[in-house]
Amino acid sequence: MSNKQTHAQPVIGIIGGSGLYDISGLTDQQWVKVETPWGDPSDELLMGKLEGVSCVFLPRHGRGHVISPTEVNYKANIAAMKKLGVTDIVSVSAVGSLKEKLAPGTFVVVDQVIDRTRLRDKSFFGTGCVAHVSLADPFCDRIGQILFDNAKELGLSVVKGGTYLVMEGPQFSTRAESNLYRSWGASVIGMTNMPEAALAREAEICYATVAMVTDYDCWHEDHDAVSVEAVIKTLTANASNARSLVEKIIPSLGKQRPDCSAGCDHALEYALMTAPQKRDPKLVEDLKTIAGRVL
Ligand SMILES: CSC[C@H]1O[C@H](OP(=O)(O)O)[C@H](O)[C@@H]1O
Ligand SMILES: Nc1ncnc2[nH]cnc12
Repeated sequence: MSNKQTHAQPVIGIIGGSGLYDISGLTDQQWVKVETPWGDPSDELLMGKLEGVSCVFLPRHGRGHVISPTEVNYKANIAAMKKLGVTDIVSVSAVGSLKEKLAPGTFVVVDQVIDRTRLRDKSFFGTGCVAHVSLADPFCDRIGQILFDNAKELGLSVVKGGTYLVMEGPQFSTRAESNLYRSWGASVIGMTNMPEAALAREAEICYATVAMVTDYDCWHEDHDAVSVEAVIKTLTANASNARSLVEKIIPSLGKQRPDCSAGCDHALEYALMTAPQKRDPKLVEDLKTIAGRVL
């Protein structure tokens, strides 16, 4: 018997990146503290409703931008969203451009990732309960299409598709690295979308990113190398566009739907490897938070 679920009423999660530390327009607003088996999320989560759709907002770096990309507790963030019933996550991220045509101010609905991080805990699973989910398509194309369509309707400069190179940071890239990533065909560069996208997949939450280009990193001969000052300047100029897009897509995403056509919400269907009698009971207990459906 299939144990697929349907999401009678989606709950929309928004993970706000640099420059997006809250969202407006929510009714019944409440910041709530959520505990998870993996520790504390970046901040309290803002719960509320927009046009009747339940939403949950979390500032990735905490209000006031206190947590560095390496130290964000990605597992706790995703687990907290799952605990609050989130079915679909839209991640908003500031990125540098690795392509001439992706000028600052462009929104890119990315569809691939190259993960160059090396200091992060990448999976909820491990010894005692091993699982392997597919990351062939790390972003949910169903949400990606909705993001793209809504951004177009708002008249934003938006591109569908692109590879997000995730670097460890916190320092920006060297010129040699930037040119290397360009030679690999990467479109944009940032520090946060992995392991966030991978963990959302393990938690069977649909996840898509809209990346807001803030700079040309350091490869472009006609532009200064990226600095926080330049990033903030572009972020400030584009913040209202990002907010409008987030507010516009929530009602579209909140419509009732069957299982995700991209398959993200049943990613664990055939992923578990460890024999039931060999599983670590403590780990299994913790995993119930994100994988209760299959455990
Ligand atoms: C302030 S520039 C560097 C910072 O901005 C991006 O964060 P986020 O993806 O949360 O918007 C980038 O990944 C770095 O963490
Ligand atoms: N050039 C860049 N490199 C890494 N992360 C960024 N976030 C915004 N711009 C960036």
